[in-house]
Amino acid sequence: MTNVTAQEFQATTHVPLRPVDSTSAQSFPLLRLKAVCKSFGATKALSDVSIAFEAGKIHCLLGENGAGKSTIGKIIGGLYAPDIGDVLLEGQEIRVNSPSHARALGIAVVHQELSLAPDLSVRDNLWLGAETKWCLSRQGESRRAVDVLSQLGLELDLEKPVNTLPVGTQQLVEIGKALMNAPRLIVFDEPTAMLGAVEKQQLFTVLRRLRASGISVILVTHHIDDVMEVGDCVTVMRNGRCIDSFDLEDHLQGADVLERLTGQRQVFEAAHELREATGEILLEIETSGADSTKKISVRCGEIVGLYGVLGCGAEDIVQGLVGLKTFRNTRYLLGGKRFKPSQPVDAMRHGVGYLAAGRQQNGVLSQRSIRENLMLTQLHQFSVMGWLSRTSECKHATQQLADAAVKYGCQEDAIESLSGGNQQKILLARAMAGARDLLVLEEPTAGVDIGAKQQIHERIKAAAARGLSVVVLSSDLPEVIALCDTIYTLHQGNIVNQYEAPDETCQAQIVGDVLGRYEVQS
Ligand SMILES: Nc1ncnc2c1ncn2[C@@H]1O[C@H](COP(=O)(O)OP(=O)(O)OP(=O)(O)O)[C@@H](O)[C@H]1O
Repeated sequence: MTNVTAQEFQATTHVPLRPVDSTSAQSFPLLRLKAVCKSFGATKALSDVSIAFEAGKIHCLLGENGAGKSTIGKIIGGLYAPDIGDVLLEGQEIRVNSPSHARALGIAVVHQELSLAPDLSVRDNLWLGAETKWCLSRQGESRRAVDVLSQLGLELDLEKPVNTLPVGTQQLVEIGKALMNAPRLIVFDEPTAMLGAVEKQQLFTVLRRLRASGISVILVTHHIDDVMEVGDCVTVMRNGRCIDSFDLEDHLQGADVLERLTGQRQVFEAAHELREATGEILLEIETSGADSTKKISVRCGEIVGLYGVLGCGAEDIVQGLVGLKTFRNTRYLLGGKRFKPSQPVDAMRHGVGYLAAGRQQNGVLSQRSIRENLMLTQLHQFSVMGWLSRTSECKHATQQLADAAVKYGCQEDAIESLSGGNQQKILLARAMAGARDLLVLEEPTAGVDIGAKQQIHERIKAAAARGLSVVVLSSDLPEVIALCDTIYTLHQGNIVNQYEAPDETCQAQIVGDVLGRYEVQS
């Protein structure tokens, strides 16, 4: 991606950007929340929250799942109105009535859940909500769309429907949508949750460029590395309250920030335990390339990671394995027998549990309850002569929700009433419950907080210790290293290397592999 100066960036946007040192920006923060409260029924999502967001700063919001971070983004973005308290834009009290009102005020929000229209093209998605009163030619529309995509380091076919793109690319298109209206403030709600290392760096370059142009960025994230890399200041939230707010001075380390977040010196995940996977081979995946055939083997009790950048082919391998697609050049053997599921339910019947990336599009049934979402794939277990035993179903649901440490009020509440991280825990619990022999996980900890992430890793490791085979596809390299017994790296559809019992010392070579700077291991 080329480096673009603040002036060049400004030139690509329709509205002139406010310079960082304008008089009004000096006397007032760009946006201020003053004593804001917001409740949903009995749940107090925000209690007396006051925060100032300065122009030209990247302000990170940290906090555990359900702390209230997204609710702040939704109030700023006009989706919710505060019950009590004020929102001030450059010192003027405002009521943001709707997302379009927010856009008119120069506020954009990139929500955790993608808001793309799946069947529309990349260009139409970018322009959806960014329409101008001026008549723009198709060419003009395309030029602007290409400009915005190039700011994200993307070169895409504008006519392609977005549902044909990998989820990570869709997330970048979603960010492109926010840039279309040349906003003064952008809220990014966990934008890196599904981005690989390379795409993440592209995003950080964009964030730095936005900051240099005087734009305020609010970054909601669970990744301390993200905070340390691009953040200027941090607000820590807990149970709907701001408990700390501070500048990220140079001397602060990630561990110091974690300590202020959790209230204790964080114990980093235990070093990878060297476990020799000695079980029988359960799954074999053979991919034939132009001049060779490569094989991935997964033993009983082994956790195998597939790692690469977007479009590396790992997603295709997984989709073939769970019956979402068929590929001529990939063959699967499960328990020694040819395995070619025609659809996910077929894979499920063979004991394959699957967690898909893209919680909103591929995971939750948003209009259904917590119980229904969790038990969706398990109902056959509670059916007696065609009748469903609701008592038994509820009992199991209670147990599984407790095991997954989900924070919820009542099983019959809509899943949408839960925070993103808690929804993710439910989807993971559902996949684990359906996995008799094999568990296939895409982005297992997207959006979950630091403590919960560690718990999820422990649960996956415990399931493997009981003999379950696990295939993990994650864009979070430290996660793949911490979790997996074996990692296969992929580049442009080819399996490049295999790492047994990987540790941090492999990191540089793994990154080299996935960027195409690899030497095949002997
Ligand atoms: N529409 C809603 N209806 C009912 N409760 C809600 C709704 N939206 C949020 N909540 C509740 O408000 C609280 C704060 O949720 P919020 O989504 O802001 O948390 P968060 O800090 O963003 O969490 P996460 O990191 O998991 O995304 C949670 O208890 C959540 O269940």
